[in-house]
Amino acid sequence: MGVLEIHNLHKSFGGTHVINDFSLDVTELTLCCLVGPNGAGKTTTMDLITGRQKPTSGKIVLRNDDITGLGEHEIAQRGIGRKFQVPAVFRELSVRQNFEVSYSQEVNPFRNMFRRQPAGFKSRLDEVATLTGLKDRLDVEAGFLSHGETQWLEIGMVLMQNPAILLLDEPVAGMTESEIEKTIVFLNQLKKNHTLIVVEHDMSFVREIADVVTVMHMGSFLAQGKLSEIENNPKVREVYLGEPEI
Ligand SMILES: Nc1ncnc2c1ncn2[C@@H]1O[C@H](COP(=O)(O)OP(=O)(O)OP(=O)(O)O)[C@@H](O)[C@H]1O
Repeated sequence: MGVLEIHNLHKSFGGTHVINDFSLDVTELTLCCLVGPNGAGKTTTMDLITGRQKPTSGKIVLRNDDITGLGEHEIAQRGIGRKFQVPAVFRELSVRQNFEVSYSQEVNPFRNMFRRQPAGFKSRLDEVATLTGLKDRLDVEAGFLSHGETQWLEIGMVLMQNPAILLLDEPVAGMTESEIEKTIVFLNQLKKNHTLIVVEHDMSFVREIADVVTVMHMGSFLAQGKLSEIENNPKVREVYLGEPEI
């Protein structure tokens, strides 16, 4: 039984079926990469898991808890955190203040700044700042961070809430080679304590991080396995036909 179970998920917009009977079991403390050609339905699946979109039918279960159709905020509170491709940090606040805002879930960052630090904040901050490699950058304004550091900050902000599952949309898009290398180390570290689902196109990155790869095609489940199995799967090769390699 997985920490997250998706059963026979369907989503249609108007008359168009975008997600078609998609099922998936995500095992605790694994990193699952969700791949597939453009338009396969990866982002929509992430939207359905996090409550950004409501499924037309099907069921989503988080640790025996049916979360199907709940609102985005409620699903986040139950332990599913998401980092989007475009960073959404408070650029005028320091790295530390950004972490603080996400820890307390106070929506007004300025109200937060004048309150006493919530219990447990310091140890969580220490843990997350070390994990994200931002320990020496805590007093820097977020607007001055590099692109890679900004992405790590945002992942760290989601981690401050200690989610059971962390969803990442193309986490290394736009990063330099050395930033990608650091992210590989960081994610491999992270999966010791967290379950992750990562939407990713870059197969060389997938190779370095994935425990399991799930391939979607036209809104449906196509294949699942280790990357080496996926790469040799004839059905997968067929949908990626025209691309030199997956
Ligand atoms: N709000 C919407 N209304 C209508 N169609 C939509 C909507 N959102 C997504 N789609 C369609 O659903 C299909 C799946 O889109 P989705 O963005 O989930 O794919 P994806 O696998 O994430 O693609 P990419 O890799 O290009 O980001 C596409 O054909 C897209 O045009």
